[in-house]
Amino acid sequence: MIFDGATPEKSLTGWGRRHRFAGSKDRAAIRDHVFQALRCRASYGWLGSAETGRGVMLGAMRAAGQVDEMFSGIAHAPRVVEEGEDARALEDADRATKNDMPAWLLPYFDSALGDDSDGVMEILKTRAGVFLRVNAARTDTMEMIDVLAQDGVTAVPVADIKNALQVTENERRVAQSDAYLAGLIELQDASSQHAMIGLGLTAGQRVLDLCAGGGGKALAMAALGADVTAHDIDPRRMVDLAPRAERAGVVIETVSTDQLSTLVPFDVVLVDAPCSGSGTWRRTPAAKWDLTPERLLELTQIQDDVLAQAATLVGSDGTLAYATCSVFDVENIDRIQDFIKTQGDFKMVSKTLRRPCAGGDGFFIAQLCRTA
Ligand SMILES: C[S@@+](CC[C@H](N)C(=O)[O-])C[C@H]1O[C@@H](n2cnc3c(N)ncnc32)[C@H](O)[C@@H]1O
Repeated sequence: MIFDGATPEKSLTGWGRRHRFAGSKDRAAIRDHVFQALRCRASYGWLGSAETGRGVMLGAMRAAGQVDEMFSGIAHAPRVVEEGEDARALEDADRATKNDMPAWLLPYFDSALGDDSDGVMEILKTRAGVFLRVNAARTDTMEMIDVLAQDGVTAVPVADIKNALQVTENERRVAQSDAYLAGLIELQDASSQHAMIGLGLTAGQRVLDLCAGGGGKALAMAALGADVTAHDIDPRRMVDLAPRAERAGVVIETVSTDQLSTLVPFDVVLVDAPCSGSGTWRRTPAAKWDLTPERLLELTQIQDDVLAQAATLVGSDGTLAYATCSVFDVENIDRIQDFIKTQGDFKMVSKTLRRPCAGGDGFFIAQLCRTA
């Protein structure tokens, strides 16, 4: 089903409903298998002789050295390996298959990451870490480690990011923990937290989060003391923002597109642009197989449009920050260069690309100001 285009989340929820005997631990284990199979769909398919559900799972078991044990044909186990399903070595596969990436995307990784390209794609085959942002206005990061431990969650500080914790045990318990329900922590990737701190916001600065979505960045900026206004072209995406802000003890006004012109100028406008999400494909592995050249082009056009809109909303001494969770130049530096060429009166003052790694997702952010 998923290989035919059904979304993994919906398919897994549907499976859980149809198989009530499966408890929460079984469902979580199945989810992990499905997501790992999606991350490694091509290489597992190669190892299992076919890019089908059976072939990919056979390849997964071959990679884990558990074929005889799992493909035993006994009771509910899959039937034994048949003719035509012989093992083959991954060394004999092409580069795209080895890297579990659609072949057309390889040049995008190569041009952005050079010699690190294969290493980054290798990382995208693994599970991402879980990170928390501690609400520093209401609690202390070290104290939060003890509070989470009482709910069975183990977390450790993140070296270069103030108020960030990485969950090292029982991440599934976070969303039910007292600390989470009381708004003392938020789930937020380390790279996003790093980028928001890097904006250097000062208390009371008027900030517009132009593409606010669920409000992760808006909440982080409000926690840093900024006076945040949130907007999204699709207001339904912001429905969780008010309860999340209330839980965190901050005020974030959400506004419609029509209201924006009455609120200008802002000191800072953040464009957290819709993108391919290539830096986060560990978390959403189906997305790398679903992306098409046409959709990537469409995204770059949306990115140009949002940047142009943002330029009309930022004050003359203000900062325009452009961010994506993609590593591709075509969604990052190329967009900034085209914007500067078209607008004429902006210059880039900084840019940072964090690559997907053990310490967080891939994330790009550039800050611009006006030249005159
Ligand atoms: C990357 S997501 C935002 C994630 C969010 N900032 C967060 O931290 O959770 C991009 C958002 O941009 C919104 N969007 C797309 N086109 C837009 C436009 N032209 N103007 C404003 N928002 C737009 C989408 O609806 C989506 O919610």
